Amino acid sequence: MTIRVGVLGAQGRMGAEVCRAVDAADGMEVVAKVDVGDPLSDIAGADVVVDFTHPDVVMDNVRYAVDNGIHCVIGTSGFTTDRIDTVTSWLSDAPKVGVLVAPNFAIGAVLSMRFAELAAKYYESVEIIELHHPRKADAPSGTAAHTARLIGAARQAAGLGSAPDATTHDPDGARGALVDDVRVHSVRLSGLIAHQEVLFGGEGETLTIRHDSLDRNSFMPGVVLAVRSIVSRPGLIVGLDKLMDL
Ligand SMILES: NC(=O)C1=CN([C@@H]2O[C@H](COP(=O)(O)OP(=O)(O)OC[C@H]3O[C@@H](n4cnc5c(N)ncnc54)[C@H](OP(=O)(O)O)[C@@H]3O)[C@@H](O)[C@H]2O)C=CC1
Ligand SMILES: O=C(O)C1=N[C@H](C(=O)O)C[C@H](O)C1
Repeated sequence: MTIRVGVLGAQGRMGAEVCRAVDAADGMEVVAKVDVGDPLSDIAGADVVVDFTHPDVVMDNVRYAVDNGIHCVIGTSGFTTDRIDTVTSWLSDAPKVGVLVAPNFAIGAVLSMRFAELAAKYYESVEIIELHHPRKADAPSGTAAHTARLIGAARQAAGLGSAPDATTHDPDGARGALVDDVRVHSVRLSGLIAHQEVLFGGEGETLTIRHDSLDRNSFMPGVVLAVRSIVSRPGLIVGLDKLMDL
């Protein structure tokens, strides 16, 4: 059976790439391309929607899809814990529907988040630097927020307190944002696509875990895997790692 895919944000940087990747993949085809101004009902004939739109609109899109029995693959950033809880509650009324939310679909990014989670309990200091193209709407990136959450949970489980930091005067916010007690610094620079460094520091050593997406095609194998998988995985999945043999 061919999986019918609706793409939300189809004219965007990611959406356009997704349309190409889905049409090139075996066993799936794009049946709807929806962008600003198009009615959401255009996705009515789809088995799966793939959403790469904007944090301000993605929840309405997911709601519509879940209410209409359409599985969702969500790449759009901005998925806080509250949003995850909200989607979970919607799914309790739609037990056959699957929703996958992935902060990052690039294989190396998924691996680097796992590596950071593993390393977290061994180092007293940790900071995240995420670097993106300047047309990105949100900061910090969804990937950085998710990485911070994983690190924060691992540090807490290991009984680690806050990282050492003598700063008492920072009127301009130079020390970055605190996400789950982890400092996150957001760089926006022409020429970049999507990059992240997680820096760990301990006694006489540092460890840097870096990932670079040099082209948006780096996200496509993950998106195609998610579309293929979600049709037989009801419920909510957070993170592409759950579909990989990690
Ligand atoms: N999980 C992952 O691996 C990745 C996630 N992302 C995330 O995906 C999202 C999109 O990124 P990107 O493609 O670079 O952004 P773009 O701005 O290039 O694309 C978003 C598209 O969605 C459109 N759009 C806005 N609102 C709606 C709506 N209500 N219905 C349908 N379409 C809409 C926009 O139109 P308009 O421009 O007119 O507003 C635009 O065409 C971001 O949140 C980004 O962080 C990006 C890369 C990888
Ligand atoms: O906007 C982007 O480009 C990206 N957004 C996602 C994020 O916020 O983490 C994933 C990737 O970093 C690219």
